[in-house]
Amino acid sequence: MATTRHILAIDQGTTSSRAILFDATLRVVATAQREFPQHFPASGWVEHEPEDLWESVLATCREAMAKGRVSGNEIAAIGITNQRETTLVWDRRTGQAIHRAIVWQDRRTAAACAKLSEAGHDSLVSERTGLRIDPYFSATKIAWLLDNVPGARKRAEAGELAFGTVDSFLLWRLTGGAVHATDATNAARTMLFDIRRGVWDADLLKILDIPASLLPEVKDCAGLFGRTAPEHFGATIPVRGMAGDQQAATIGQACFTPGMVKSTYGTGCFALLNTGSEPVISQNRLLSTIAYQFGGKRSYALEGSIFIAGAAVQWLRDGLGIIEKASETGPLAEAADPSQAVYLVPAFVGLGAPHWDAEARGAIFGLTRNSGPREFARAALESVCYQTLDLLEAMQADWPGARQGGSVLRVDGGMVASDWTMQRLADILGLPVDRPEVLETTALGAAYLAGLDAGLLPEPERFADLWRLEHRFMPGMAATQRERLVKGWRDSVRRTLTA
Ligand SMILES: Nc1ncnc2c1ncn2[C@@H]1O[C@H](COP(=O)(O)OP(=O)(O)O)[C@@H](O)[C@H]1O
Ligand SMILES: O=P(O)(O)OC[C@H](O)CO
Repeated sequence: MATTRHILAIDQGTTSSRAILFDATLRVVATAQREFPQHFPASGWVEHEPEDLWESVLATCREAMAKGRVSGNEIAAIGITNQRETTLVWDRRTGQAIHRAIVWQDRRTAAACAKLSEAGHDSLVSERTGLRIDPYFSATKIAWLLDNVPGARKRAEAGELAFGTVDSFLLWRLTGGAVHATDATNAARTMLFDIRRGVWDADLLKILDIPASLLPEVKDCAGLFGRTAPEHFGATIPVRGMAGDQQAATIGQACFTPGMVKSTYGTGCFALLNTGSEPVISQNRLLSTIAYQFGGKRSYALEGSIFIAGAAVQWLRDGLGIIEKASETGPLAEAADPSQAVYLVPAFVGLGAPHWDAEARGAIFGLTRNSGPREFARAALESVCYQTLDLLEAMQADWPGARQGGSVLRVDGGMVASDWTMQRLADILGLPVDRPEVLETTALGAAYLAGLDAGLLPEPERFADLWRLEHRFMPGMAATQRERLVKGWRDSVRRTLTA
């Protein structure tokens, strides 16, 4: 007899799409993953082909269902989680995007952002959205599309076009164009959303000249978003959960208590500290954002966003060709010459928190005639550890609660497979680093949201009891060595910054 007690999580990330099928106890039944091409049409520009996003999602969902021998009518709910900020605009009639997706890493709107700052809008943006004016967020990407795709502005004003982050675009496609919605966490990343009142901000829309008719409806993270058109999975499945990937990871890591912090190491690295029911406006160049919204009630987080983490490992593989697989970096780093102080500042697309230097570009310091692939690998992995330290220090300076709850760091994402990196992270931070049993934390968070709304899973407090530790990495480095290494990193960053 068919049961409908499975949950399908869609995790649409920057470099790949994943579908993970869970049973009703959140045990993984089957997974599928597909990478898709990255497009770099100009220096600092990053684009995705919208059909690649859609087709890879559809294919991975079908593959996971086939592997798990689960049919559409055995799936109780779908949860969607996604790379955030990445911006799509599509035609409401055909569902076709008017341009490639402009990816969160894309810096093409740096000059537009500088103009907004010069016009004196910094404090308005920070007070309303919790963000800072930066090309990272969707707002200036939308404006760029309206100004640069022929006819787009006219069509937008006529109500013919829809904007969405990737979650919205997928929901539109999954529901056969029936639903144009997003959730509060994704909306919070657009630089157009008032995170206190939970509404699109009319003043910001006016400043950026973005018609409100483009925007999706904003919902809770757990709730009925819509139902899939039957042609996709042979059944109409309700979509009941949605959150940006870093917020989904925060949920999957069960960081529901103020003071708890998680850091996810994928293409970039994102640390989120739960600050409870009030947003904390950072004095140390962090972001304030919505962590989750249930029953119309928002919880907030301080976020540190690093643009390049695993992407530095990809650069070693695809750019320099010194490794074939990401997993080779740990053993190479282990064998690196301890007497060489080689630092990589991976500002390939500028630097994010806490520096926010859109014009900076990557640099390597401390090379000698003996430097080679081992030292490059160590420098790439260590750059992720140093950047995390910079974020956690900023969090502690911003919010006293960070010092109490933040005595341990929960980690997840593709890079945490590297034991060497996790040990180095604990050493550099001087903090224990906890790696959970389930590393697909992002998908787990999305599945939890969908399962919660479907009535299959318990309230957050009880879900938090199910979190399981796989390994705790304890700090072991001598303080003098740590201080020397951190000083070298800070000198390197100083020499890389443009202002
Ligand atoms: N063993 C490893 N050591 C170091 N880096 C790794 C390892 N395994 C994966 N990575 C890196 O992790 C990233 C993939 O993580 P993932 O969470 O899948 O990213 P995303 O969701 O951003 O696509 C890649 O950039 C890859 O280079
Ligand atoms: O695709 P990821 O996992 O690197 O996450 C991307 C972030 O959501 C960008 O803000």
